[in-house]
Amino acid sequence: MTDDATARAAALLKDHRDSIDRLDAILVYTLGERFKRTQAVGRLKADHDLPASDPAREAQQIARLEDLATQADLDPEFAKKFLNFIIAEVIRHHQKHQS
Ligand SMILES: C=C(O[C@@H]1C=C(C(=O)O)C=C[C@H]1O)C(=O)O
Repeated sequence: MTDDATARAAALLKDHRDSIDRLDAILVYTLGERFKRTQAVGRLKADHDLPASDPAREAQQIARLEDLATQADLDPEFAKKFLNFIIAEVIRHHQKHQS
């Protein structure tokens, strides 16, 4: 490869990585905001003796996210695993509020 092609590849790689870093920041801030909301839900549930988990709501969210993922060219199985992972953590937080 020529020096020129190598320099162009390096510039392109940097551009992709800068974008990835910005997207990672969006993900982290988005998750932070989501957990703030779910913590509030957890306190509400503990105050009113409501169960930590709501499987019917979760099933709706998973179905919705699988649809969104397909539209967004994201593997729906991955989207489902990702949401289940987050929800499991939320339920763990809710259980802490209740103990
Ligand atoms: C946040 C809630 O609690 C749990 C966590 C959920 C979530 O992280 O989206 C969804 C359903 C519940 O199992 C809720 O009931 O809305």
